[in-house]
Amino acid sequence: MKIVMAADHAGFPLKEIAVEYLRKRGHEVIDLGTHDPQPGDDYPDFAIVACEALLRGDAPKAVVVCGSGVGVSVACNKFPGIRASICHDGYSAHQGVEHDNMNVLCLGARIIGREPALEIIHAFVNAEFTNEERHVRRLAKVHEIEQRFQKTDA
Ligand SMILES: O=C(CO)[C@H](O)[C@H](O)[C@H](O)COP(=O)(O)O
Repeated sequence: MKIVMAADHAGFPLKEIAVEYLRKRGHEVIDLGTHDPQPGDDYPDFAIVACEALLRGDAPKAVVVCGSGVGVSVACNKFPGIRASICHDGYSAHQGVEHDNMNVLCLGARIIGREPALEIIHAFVNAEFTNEERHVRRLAKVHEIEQRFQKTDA
C-alpha cells in the first residue's frame, strides 16, 4: 500500500522509525518530511502537505506525527474529506478505519513508545472500511456537517 508520512521536529524520531518499518514490510512510503530534527517546525505545515497529498490521490492513508498528536489532528481535520484522529491504542486504530473510514492516523511521538506505535500503525494500515449500512449512514451525517459549515469566499 502507498502511505503518506509527515512529522514536525517533535514527531521526526518516530516518523523515521515508522518509515523504515513500513518500507521493510513492502509498503511504498511517501515521506514528506521533516527530514531534520532541529526544533522550530510548525506542525500545520506538515498536516497541510500530508492532507494535500491524500486529497490529490497520491495515497489512500497518511500517518502524521507531532509531539502529542493533538496539533496535527486539529489541523488535518480542517480539510474537507480528511478524517483524522489520534490513536494511541490498536483497537481505535483499526476500528477508526473499519467504522469511521479514518484516513489520517495522528501520533504523539512524546507520548507513545516505539513498539506500541508500530502496532498501532500496523493496525491502521491493515484495516479496511466495512461499508456496513450503519457506518455509511453515520459518515454521511459527518459529511453533511462538513458541507454545512464549509467556509465560502463570500
Ligand atoms: O505536540 C504538539 C501539540 O499538539 C505540536 O504539534 C508540536 O509538536 C509541539 O508543540 C512542539 O513543541 P516544541 O516545544 O516547539 O518542540
